[in-house]
Amino acid sequence: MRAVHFGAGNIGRGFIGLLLSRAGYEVCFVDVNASLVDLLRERGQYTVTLANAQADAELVRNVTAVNGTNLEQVAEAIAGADLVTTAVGVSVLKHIAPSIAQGIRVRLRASAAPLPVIACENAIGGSTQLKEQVYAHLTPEDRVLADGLVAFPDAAVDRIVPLQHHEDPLQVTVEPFYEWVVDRSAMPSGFQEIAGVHYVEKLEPYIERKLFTVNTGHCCAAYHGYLAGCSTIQEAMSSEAIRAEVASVLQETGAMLVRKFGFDAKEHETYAAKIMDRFTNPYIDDEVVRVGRSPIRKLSPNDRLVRPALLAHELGMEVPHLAAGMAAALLFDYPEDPEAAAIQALIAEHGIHHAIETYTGLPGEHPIHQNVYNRYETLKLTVKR
Ligand SMILES: NC(=O)C1=CN([C@@H]2O[C@H](COP(=O)(O)OP(=O)(O)OC[C@H]3O[C@@H](n4cnc5c(N)ncnc54)[C@H](O)[C@@H]3O)[C@@H](O)[C@H]2O)C=CC1
Ligand SMILES: O=P(O)(O)OC[C@H]1O[C@](O)(CO)[C@@H](O)[C@@H]1O
Repeated sequence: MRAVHFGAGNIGRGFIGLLLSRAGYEVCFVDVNASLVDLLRERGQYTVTLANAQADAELVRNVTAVNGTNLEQVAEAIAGADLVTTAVGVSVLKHIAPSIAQGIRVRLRASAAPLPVIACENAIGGSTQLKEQVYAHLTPEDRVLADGLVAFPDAAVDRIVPLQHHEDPLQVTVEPFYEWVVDRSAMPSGFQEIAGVHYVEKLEPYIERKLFTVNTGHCCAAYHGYLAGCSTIQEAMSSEAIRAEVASVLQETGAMLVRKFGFDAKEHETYAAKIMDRFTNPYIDDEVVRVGRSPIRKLSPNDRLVRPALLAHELGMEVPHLAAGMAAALLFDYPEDPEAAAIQALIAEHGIHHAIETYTGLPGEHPIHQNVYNRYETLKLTVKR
């Protein structure tokens, strides 16, 4: 079995590539980082180390790579694949869509076998978004053919993989926990299930629970940690005030999730507590600027801060801590992150109300907008850098 995986980065190598290889796939990574591609081709294997006391290691074999700029080779790989996956970042999906479309065009004429394409990104409906972008590059005739053969099941992926600092550029250290959930209802019939993947009939509760607990809590720890002068999530979580703030955020999203999906409140509490422990894993040094990266994406209406706040608001719940998380994101003045720099430039030019409205979509008269503004003004006075 052959899989083509876009993005040989932290999640690509440390999670998706590892699971696919374990499940018996030959994994062909597609990446635009030429040195990474050359090394993967040359060695055909790499090591994944667990962030635990024993530093358990596993050799991932049977891998190769092609450069994403070589459209012909990418198309050829897709034409012969049983599965396509991605972990490039949701904003990069539009850049890989043309080559996936070209691969699908070749494949539609070469094989009648069904092809699942699964985006493993931190987003609601990642594969659905990818499908729209890929279909924009197909003719109406090819779209009809693709409707019959190519499926885009949405997925939720959960494993913390920090930035890597190893002598060996292919080695990747990952937290022990992982969960890959895929919408079975969108998988092509007869597809052989991938070992290690949890298939569900309805993905929404899983993706929202994961995004609004792991990712909401994590980015709040990152933004508050950054403002307090911390460099890692572990350092931020060792501050009682930040830990309490993150726990309060998770109480707000948890109350909403329990109401919306009917989760058992006690079980959800256990789920959230486990996530708090994952944030404090002492064998990981996870930089706050990685976890807080791309604040415009994270502040967008369908992402981890605004969406759970709006869902809670619709249910009549107050969200002061989510509002504080949004305010902290707006204060994430990290010049090396282009989105953070753009936020600061917009605030400087047009003011904070304009920025809240632009990035969160919350109009000035919305109570959450007012709450974010109030928190922003208070938090601004506490910034330690
Ligand atoms: N790191 C983590 O703990 C987790 C990350 N994710 C999600 O996984 C995705 C990837 O994240 P990371 O692995 O952390 O990022 P990363 O930056 O380590 O990896 C992304 C890879 O994509 C490659 N890439 C960029 N543009 C490309 C293109 N046009 N064609 C092919 N490859 C391209 C990059 O060269 C890089 O190797 C993101 O959506 C992220 O939200 C999800 C769960 C956990
Ligand atoms: O990858 P993103 O969406 O920028 O956000 C980083 C998040 O992804 C994770 O790496 C894993 O879900 C978390 O560590 C963090 O919450």
